[in-house]
Amino acid sequence: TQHPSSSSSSIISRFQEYLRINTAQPNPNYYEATDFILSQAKSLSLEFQTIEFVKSKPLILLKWPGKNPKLPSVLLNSHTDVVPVESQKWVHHPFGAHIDSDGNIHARGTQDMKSVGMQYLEAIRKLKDSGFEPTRTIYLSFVPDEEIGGRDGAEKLAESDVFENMNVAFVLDEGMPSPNEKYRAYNGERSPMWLVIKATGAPGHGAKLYDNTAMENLLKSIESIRGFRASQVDMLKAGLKSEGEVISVNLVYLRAGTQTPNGFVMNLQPSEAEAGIDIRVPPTADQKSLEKRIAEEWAPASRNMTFEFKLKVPVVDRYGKPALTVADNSNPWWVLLEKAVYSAGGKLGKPEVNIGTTDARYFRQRGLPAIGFSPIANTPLLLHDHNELLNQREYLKGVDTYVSIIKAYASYAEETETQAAKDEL
Ligand code: MET
Ligand SMILES: [Zn+2]
Ligand SMILES: [Zn+2]
Repeated sequence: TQHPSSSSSSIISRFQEYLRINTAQPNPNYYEATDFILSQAKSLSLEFQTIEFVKSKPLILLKWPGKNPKLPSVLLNSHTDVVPVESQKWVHHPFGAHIDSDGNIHARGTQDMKSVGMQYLEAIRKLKDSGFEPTRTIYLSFVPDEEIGGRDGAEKLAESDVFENMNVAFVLDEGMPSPNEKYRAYNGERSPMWLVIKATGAPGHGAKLYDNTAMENLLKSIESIRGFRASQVDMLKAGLKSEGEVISVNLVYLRAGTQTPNGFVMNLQPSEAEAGIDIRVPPTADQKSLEKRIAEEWAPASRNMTFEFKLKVPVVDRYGKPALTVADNSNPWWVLLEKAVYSAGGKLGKPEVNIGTTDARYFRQRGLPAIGFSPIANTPLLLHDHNELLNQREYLKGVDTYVSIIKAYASYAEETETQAAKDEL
């Protein structure tokens, strides 16, 4: 038997192997992914366990024990699922991991986020090869279901006794690719509020003009919502705020009408009409006042409207503070990250608020510091898009960036302030 090597070609082959496992929602092949990750863990002599907080949704937890087990640990998180694909719209098969003549690896998950999960492991392989031994324990979690909300994955882990016993001081999770040479890092993210508003009204003849129809009631809301959306777009376009600092409001579906096997009825005004809206709220936004606006302007009972949230994540953590990780010189984890990226020859941008949502929120909710970071620079943003890709050189550079980061984190021997604050509670 051959010892798995850290040659560039082996590193790329292992990445391709992970990419070829179809873990697309809504039917991710979690067990195949689990077998693969466990085989990697065994070849690295890491401690491992698989936990099914929810049946058929395995979560893999790996441990690289530190020499000083009393020191709080660092958790490197990644999710194993990916978003669905429209195969026929891809140039190369989305689960083929084809490498083109420019060295671009084509597959769903190359950016979001099988790259990151594998790069953690490859970095550990390189560190082990070099004889490095961690002072502080490093955990790796490979979690299911991030793309559908993470309730059966990262949230279960964050709330578990297993997690409590891991004594985690800091979490690293996914970020976003950067189109330029500077990596991006996220110290917070916008909270999703997935809103469904429903209008009812008097049905009637399609030729009759009368008040209080379901359609009119819903359209008045939509006018109001679009006005609010425009105010946010204006701030963005004027350069007053960044994308992570405004509230995004996007209509994602509309449903109304009376359907028959022959199509919609054309001369009947429906008694019900409904809209779905994806809202994302920055950590410092006034979520209460937005909820008030929804109840009073977007779905007022006085206009025969009701509303419900399919998902509503609070912008504050369990202590009532905005769920933002301090990302300046007062947070040693941030300082270590900056230094490690630079010493690996990379550049790091200013901390930002992620416009999307990641599992990091479940750890920030607990009051833990968490940074979103994917070592992907000089790459077009193709996450959730057709033809998602990552260049193999960029991927290999990312592995070396994690070598630097993990080495710094695993060597860091101070008790952190966060830990001290936690002990006081
Ligand atoms: N990461 C995905 C998104 O930002 C799913 C998160 S679940 C709210 O849309
Ligand atoms: Zn992701
Ligand atoms: Zn995603």
